[in-house]
Amino acid sequence: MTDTDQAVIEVDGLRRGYSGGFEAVRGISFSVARGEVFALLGTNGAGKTSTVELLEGLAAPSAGTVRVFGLDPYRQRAAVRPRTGVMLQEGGFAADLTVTETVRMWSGVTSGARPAAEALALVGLTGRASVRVKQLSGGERRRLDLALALLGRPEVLFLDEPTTGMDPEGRRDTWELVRSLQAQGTTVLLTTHYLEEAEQLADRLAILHEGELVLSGTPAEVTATRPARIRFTLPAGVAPARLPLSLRAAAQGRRVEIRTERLQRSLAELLAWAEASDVELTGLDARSASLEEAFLEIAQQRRAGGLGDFDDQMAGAR
Ligand SMILES: Nc1ncnc2c1ncn2[C@@H]1O[C@H](COP(=O)(O)OP(=O)(O)OP(=O)(O)O)[C@@H](O)[C@H]1O
Repeated sequence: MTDTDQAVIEVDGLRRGYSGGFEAVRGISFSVARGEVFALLGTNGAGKTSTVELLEGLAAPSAGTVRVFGLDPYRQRAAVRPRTGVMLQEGGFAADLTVTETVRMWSGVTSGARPAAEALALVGLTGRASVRVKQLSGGERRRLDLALALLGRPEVLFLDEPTTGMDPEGRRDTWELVRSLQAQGTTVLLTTHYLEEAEQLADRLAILHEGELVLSGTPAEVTATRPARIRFTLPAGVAPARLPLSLRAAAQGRRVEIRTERLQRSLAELLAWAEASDVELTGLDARSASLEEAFLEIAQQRRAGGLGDFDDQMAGAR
């Protein structure tokens, strides 16, 4: 194993039950290599935060193991915590402190902290340094949360829904920041409800559903499990039945949609047929499945209890 392949986070058969008997995390396993950005996705209540809290050492698992840098983040918290940065879903700030005062307060308990001005510049809060926390917008609070998570120059960064409440510009800035941290060697584990965020940032991702890991892989591996789509409209007088047999698909009037596992081949066949038949395809649109389509399909099929084929397809990608 090279240094970059080294698993910095290792999760094996992890379970978390809450008092009252509810089990929020039901035996999940995954690992994150040094320098990787890994995204945990899932519907509300899927168990993302419950999992991240175990990785952060805020609670002990009820079964299974978590290792961060090869250490137990709960029992060996004093060794693990200084090397990690944590951005929780709800940062507990003192409302009357200014932004700079908040950062300085945290610097006092962070070893090797960056200067406050540097941390604020990283997250684009320099202009708000003397504003009181209670006057910040929701998105600005998230930026402040992120600044605090970055204070100790962490090797591993846990980001729980980092861009929730941010405007599109704030989100793009945060993505840029995550990319530049990664370029400097930081390992990032994030949860998000924004599939575009996972698509943009994650080297690999895992989808949780009701406490179980339904699938994991690179964004391309995950979307490759769903069929691509070709859409177009046939000219008046050309019936969909004239399409080559292999391309016949759902048609509504002259509007045709073909779903295919082999986009390049189907498209080539379609274009060759159109050329040979002198048919003009209007509104031609061909694209691979998006992560959003894959995700929604998983959530819906799981709810309907019919994910057998999908599980089979993904067995190799896990
Ligand atoms: N302290 C607790 N006691 C009992 N059940 C809890 C507790 N905390 C969370 N849960 C339950 O565990 C499940 C998983 O919650 P968790 O917050 O981990 O999900 P999540 O994937 O982060 O959801 P979201 O996307 O809504 O943030 C939910 O059903 C939740 O109600």
